[in-house]
Amino acid sequence: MPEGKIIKALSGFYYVAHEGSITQCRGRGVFRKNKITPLVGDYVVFQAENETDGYILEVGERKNELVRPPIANVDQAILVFSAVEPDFSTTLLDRFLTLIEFNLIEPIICISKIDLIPETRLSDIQAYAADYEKMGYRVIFTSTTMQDSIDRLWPLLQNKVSVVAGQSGVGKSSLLNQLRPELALKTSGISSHLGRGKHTTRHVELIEVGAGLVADTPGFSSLDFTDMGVEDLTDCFPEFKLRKHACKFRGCTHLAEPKCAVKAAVESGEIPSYRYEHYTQFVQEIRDRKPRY
Ligand SMILES: Nc1nc2c(ncn2[C@@H]2O[C@H](COP(=O)(O)OP(=O)(O)OP(=O)(O)O)[C@@H](O)[C@H]2O)c(=O)[nH]1
Ligand SMILES: [Zn+2]
Repeated sequence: MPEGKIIKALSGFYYVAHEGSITQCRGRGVFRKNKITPLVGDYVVFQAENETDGYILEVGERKNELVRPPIANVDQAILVFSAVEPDFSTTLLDRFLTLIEFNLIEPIICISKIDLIPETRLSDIQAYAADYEKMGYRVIFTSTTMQDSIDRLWPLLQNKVSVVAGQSGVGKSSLLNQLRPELALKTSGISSHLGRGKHTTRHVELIEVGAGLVADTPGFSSLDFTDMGVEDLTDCFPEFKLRKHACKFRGCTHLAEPKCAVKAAVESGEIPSYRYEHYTQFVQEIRDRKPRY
C-alpha cells in the first residue's frame, strides 16, 4: 500500500501527496470509531481506488500535534517578532519559545520590520539577537523591503514542515506572501477583495516553498502553559538544560536549591537575567493554574 502525507483537509476529504501526485482520500469508518481524526501533516497509508481517489487506511504515529491550526508533525516554527510596531518583547518571545520547545518544534527567530528600526534602538535589538544566538537559536532579520532576507530563510525550510507564529501585526502574512507571492494573503495594510480574508480561512494547507512545506495559517494562537509542569519547563530553556547536570541536586528547578549551576550562570551574566525572570514568572503561572478535573 502506498504511503503519503496529508497536505490539505477540506470538507471531509484529505489530500494525500505521494511521489509527486495528490490523491483525494476519505478516512475509513474505523477512524471515527477509534476517535482518530487524520490531520494535515500526518503520514498515512492509503489505498488508491483509481488515479485520483482513495481511502486512508492507517495514520502513522505523530511527533507532535497542534490544535490551532490543526496540524501534525511540525518540524519548525518561524517565530516572527517585529523590531518595532509592535515593539520587540523578550517576555513574549520567551513565552513562544517555551511552548515551541515543549512541542518538540525547532524555532527560527525572525526579527521583522527591520527597515523601521530607529537608529537608537538598533544596538538593543542586535544585543538581544546575540543573546538568543548564544542560547543556540537561529536568528534572522527580515523586512518586506529586502528580498535578501527572504532568500536567507528559503534554504532553512528545506525538507521541513514549518508553521509561522507570532503576535498580531508583526508581519506573518507579509512574510508568507513574500515566500509565496501567489498566495496573496490579506495583510492589515492592504485591503484586497481578491485576497482571502485572514479570519475566514477554515482549512489548513501545507504549501510548497522550495523544497519544504509551510502551513498557510499561522499557529500558536493560545499561549498558556496548559499540560506543562514545572519539570517540563526547565527543559524548555536550552541554556538551563545545558547546565542542569552541574546543579548539585538532580531535578533541580533552579529556584531555591543551593549550588545551582543555572543561578550561578545568571549571577555571572552568562545567562541574561531577563531569561531567568521569565522562567520564574512562568513557574509561578504554572503553580497558580487552577487544577483541571
Ligand atoms: N515597514 C514594514 N512594514 C511591514 C513589514 N512587514 C509587515 N509590515 C506591515 O505590518 C502590518 C501587519 O502585517 P501583517 O503581515 O498583516 O501581520 P500579521 O502578523 O499577519 O498580522 P495578523 O494577521 O493580525 O496576525 C501591515 O501593514 C504590513 O504591511 C516590514 O518588513 N516592514
Ligand atoms: Zn539548578
